[in-house]
Amino acid sequence: MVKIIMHGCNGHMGQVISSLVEKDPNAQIVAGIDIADNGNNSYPVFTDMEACDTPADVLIDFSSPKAADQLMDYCVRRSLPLVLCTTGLSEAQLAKVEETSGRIPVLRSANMSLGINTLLKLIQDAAKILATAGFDMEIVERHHNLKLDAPSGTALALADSLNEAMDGEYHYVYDRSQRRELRDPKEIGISAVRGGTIVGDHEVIFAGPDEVIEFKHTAYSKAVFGKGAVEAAKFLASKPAGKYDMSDVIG
Ligand SMILES: NC(=O)C1=CN([C@@H]2O[C@H](COP(=O)(O)OP(=O)(O)OC[C@H]3O[C@@H](n4cnc5c(N)ncnc54)[C@H](OP(=O)(O)O)[C@@H]3O)[C@@H](O)[C@H]2O)C=CC1
Ligand SMILES: O=C(O)C1=N[C@H](C(=O)O)C[C@H](O)C1
Repeated sequence: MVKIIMHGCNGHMGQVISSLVEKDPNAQIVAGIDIADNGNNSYPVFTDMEACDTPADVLIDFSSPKAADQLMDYCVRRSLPLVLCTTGLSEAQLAKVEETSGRIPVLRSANMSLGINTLLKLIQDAAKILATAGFDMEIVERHHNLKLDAPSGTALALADSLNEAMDGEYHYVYDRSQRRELRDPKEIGISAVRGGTIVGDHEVIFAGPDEVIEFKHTAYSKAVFGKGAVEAAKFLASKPAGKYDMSDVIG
């Protein structure tokens, strides 16, 4: 039985994970941490992270970048493996993730779904053939109107995957509104759409002369992220310090 602390327990993803774990005989949420205790959870909720000393095997985080620094220090202090799912971290915070993973196991992934983690691999083969042949690469993401960060963490991960396949030769362009110049062949354009209740769509577009290839992932429910996060927590609970991602879980 894996004992989980849920950080951001009152949020959309915190609630998805609470429902999934309730039906899982091999996992249990032993405590939650959030800004407020709305009294809706079946486990104790701490509004002060430092006050939460409940014994646990792993912490899952779906909250806010504002909490990330304190959260990493807390997990190190408690030697608690960390499944870090919050997106929109700063460069300094990403550097802190590296440093933290030298001391405890940290699994960071901008997208916990099987589909996106498969796509991250597939597009590398496509890029090697198509970008080498001169195709332009663009990413379009669409999310609900409550999303705070843009572009999505997944869009950035997809761009990083393309760029890695192309030996890091590309740079990212997020906004062309002030530009009056031709598209640089070595750019990856990333565009964000926000509206309604869209769970999360990502398109990777390879546009060449007279032909276009598109890869598209659509999440129809936040459960795809929740399931991946619970699997990641079970995986990470017994691992040594180090940096992990969903490819370690999915294989
Ligand atoms: N890796 C992945 O697969 C996925 C990642 N995400 C990411 O996870 C994060 C959360 O998403 P989601 O659940 O939809 O967001 P929500 O806003 O619904 O939930 C976030 C929760 O964290 C709380 N919170 C905010 N700031 C703090 C803080 N400083 N300390 C503790 N708790 C805090 C919020 O409280 P309050 O409402 O009072 O602000 C809220 O209860 C986002 O960064 C999102 O991009 C989302 C889906 C999938
Ligand atoms: O905020 C969300 O909702 C999501 N965020 C993640 C991201 O920024 O990529 C993953 C998913 O697309 C949903």
